[in-house]
Amino acid sequence: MLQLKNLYGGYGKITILNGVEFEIPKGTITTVIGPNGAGKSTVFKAIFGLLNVHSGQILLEGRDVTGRTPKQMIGEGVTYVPQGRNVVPQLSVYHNLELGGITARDQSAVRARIEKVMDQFPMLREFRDRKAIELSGGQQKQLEVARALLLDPKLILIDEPSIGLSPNLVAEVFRTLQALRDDGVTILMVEQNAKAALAMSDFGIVLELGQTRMHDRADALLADPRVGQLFLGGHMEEA
Ligand SMILES: Nc1ncnc2c1ncn2[C@@H]1O[C@H](COP(=O)(O)OP(=O)(O)OP(=O)(O)O)[C@@H](O)[C@H]1O
Repeated sequence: MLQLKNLYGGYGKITILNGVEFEIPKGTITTVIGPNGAGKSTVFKAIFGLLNVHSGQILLEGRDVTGRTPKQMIGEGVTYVPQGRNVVPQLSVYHNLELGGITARDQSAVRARIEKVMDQFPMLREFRDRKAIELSGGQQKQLEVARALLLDPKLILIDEPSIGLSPNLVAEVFRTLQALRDDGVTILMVEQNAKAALAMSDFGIVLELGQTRMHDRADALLADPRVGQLFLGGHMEEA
């Protein structure tokens, strides 16, 4: 689905990505882990066209999409759920969903799609007229994921969905992502909550200093002592 080839990029003159390389297959969940400042969020911004790529390539289903704008990436079937709370707190759940489809030309198709995502997330139908701020943290994250589905993406980039959530809400959000994967959507996720995230993923990538240090099946990474070291805040070289 997605391939990064020797990707370099950063902010202004500062280079953060130093040759990132990985491939993720269709219909799978891949989690990117790594220490603070490793460049995890920066990789996502690069893929979604929010960052200047200095060199290297981003291929989506084999097509070169390097340097596309976010709008073009949405057109390519990619959506991005950034870190933090991104719902509009004072608007209703339904209105927040409508915002997810605001760029679509065919608004009747958007309304049909809202009905479909409310079937996928019955909680959203139940609370459709409530203000988003009145939902729990996990429910708000589900609303963000549902909103990201309104343009029928093939690939979702989701940055730290578990941040600030209690363990049971994290489990709920992860189950939502697994259900989407089972429907054929490809998910690339960044997580600080590395153990729980790898446990629900198919593949894992360890990023350090803007480079891919490891890339394997998630269960193999979970069993790797070097990854255990990383969870404790060490560097891969020391492990
Ligand atoms: N807008 C920006 N302008 C300049 N430098 C930035 C910007 N955003 C991030 N950086 C720098 O890029 C580096 C990588 O940041 P990034 O957010 O990608 O790391 P991360 O691996 O996602 O970290 P964390 O786990 O702490 O979220 C850091 O050194 C950070 O200070």
